[in-house]
Amino acid sequence: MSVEQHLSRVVGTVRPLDPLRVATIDALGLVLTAPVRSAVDLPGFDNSAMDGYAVVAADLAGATPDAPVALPVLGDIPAGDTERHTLTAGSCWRIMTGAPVPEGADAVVQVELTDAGVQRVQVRAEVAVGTAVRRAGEDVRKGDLVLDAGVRLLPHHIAACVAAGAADVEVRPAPRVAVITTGDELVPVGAPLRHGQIHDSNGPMLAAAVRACGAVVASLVHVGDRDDESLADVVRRVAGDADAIVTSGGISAGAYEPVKEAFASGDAVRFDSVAMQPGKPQGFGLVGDGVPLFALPGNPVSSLVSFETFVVPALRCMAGRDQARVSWRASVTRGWRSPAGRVQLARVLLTRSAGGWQVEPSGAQGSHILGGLAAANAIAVIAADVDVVREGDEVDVHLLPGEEIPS
Ligand SMILES: Nc1nc2c(c(=O)[nH]1)N[C@H]1C(S)=C(S)[C@@H](COP(=O)(O)OP(=O)(O)OC[C@H]3O[C@@H](n4cnc5c(N)ncnc54)[C@H](O)[C@@H]3O)O[C@H]1N2
Ligand code: MOO
Repeated sequence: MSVEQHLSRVVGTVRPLDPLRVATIDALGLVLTAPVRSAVDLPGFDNSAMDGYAVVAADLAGATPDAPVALPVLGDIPAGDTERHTLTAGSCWRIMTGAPVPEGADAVVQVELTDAGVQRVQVRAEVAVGTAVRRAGEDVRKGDLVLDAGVRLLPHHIAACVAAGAADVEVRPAPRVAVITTGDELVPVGAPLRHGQIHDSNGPMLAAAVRACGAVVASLVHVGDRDDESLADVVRRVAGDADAIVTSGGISAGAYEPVKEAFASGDAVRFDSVAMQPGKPQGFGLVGDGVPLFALPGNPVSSLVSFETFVVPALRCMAGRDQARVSWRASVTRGWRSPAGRVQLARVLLTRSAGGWQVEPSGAQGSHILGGLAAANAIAVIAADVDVVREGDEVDVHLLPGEEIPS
């Protein structure tokens, strides 16, 4: 099976999650499923754009530094003052930025153009009608569309929603993902290692990968062969509050393959050999009430590459996000070998130089080479019919989950 065939089976099976209303402050990164209309005018009232004095502009006609106009100050209007004040011609109010402009005032003269008087103020300049007044509704009118369905909410969108009075919004929720690692050799980090044991690095790695793509870790569990609760029971249990399940390990050709064995009898989860390196063994199907289960290979590099190739597109689909992945053409500065007949997803270091984008392998390409994985920031996709990547070749690259564009 090709990478494209397996991927299209995955994205053809998963569905966008049902919309949910969530508090706007919790909606970062989520996609709106309904438009947001403003419940209020923005600004909600005429207010001052400057610290200064609310005036009738005509009262300042002819004011200059040499011939200032003096006005009595009726009082202060700070921001947050909820009284309705009135200005009578020939006087003024001292006013602060964001405070409501009093009835009858048609301009604000900023404090720098005055002697900053408290009882009485000397104004050294004329102002035009409307100066430094932010008009009610000039930004958004009550009922106006603020954001349309489909927008993915970022901090600036959240500001607009909240200002418009939307305490909650209708969105596709962040997918909840249960991560299950298998293998009797695994012990949690921090625990001493006996001969033959290793730290369970896939659990924390996959949990981090889930978070890096905006999804939520619903649970993170390790299941050993001798545990009281069987893998099938754990899957059933975690499926109850997960939108997807990701397992690691136990799916190849050995005598102890707990994930494969747990699903061998039914046809819910299918195990395939995908023509890619790393990531050849893959399992995928629906369990419980239709929760997609991704059975990823246990080799750490294989696990991460499989996650980013198949799970990320599925989680994006569930979250209502498009599938676009930014990729670059980069020039190879040091060549490497690629397995014939399988698409290679090579771990590379992508850099930018005056000559453009460049890549080199970040280390050996074995599926257990975590040091080389940690030194990589990108994946180069090498076609199945290529067995040697040579210096000077142009290759397609994309960033690893959460990586930023190199400067
Ligand atoms: N006879 C064959 N053997 C293998 C084949 C094959 O086709 N025929 N395929 C190889 C390939 S390719 C891969 S990839 C692996 C996949 O194996 P599993 O998915 O069954 O994974 P495990 O055997 O459980 O583990 C493989 C490897 O990864 C280490 N591992 C597992 N889980 C973790 C974890 N949570 N944290 C860190 N490291 C982990 C595990 O110790 C093994 O070294 O199979 C090949 N074999
Ligand atoms: O296909 Mo395995 O994922 O190469 O090591």
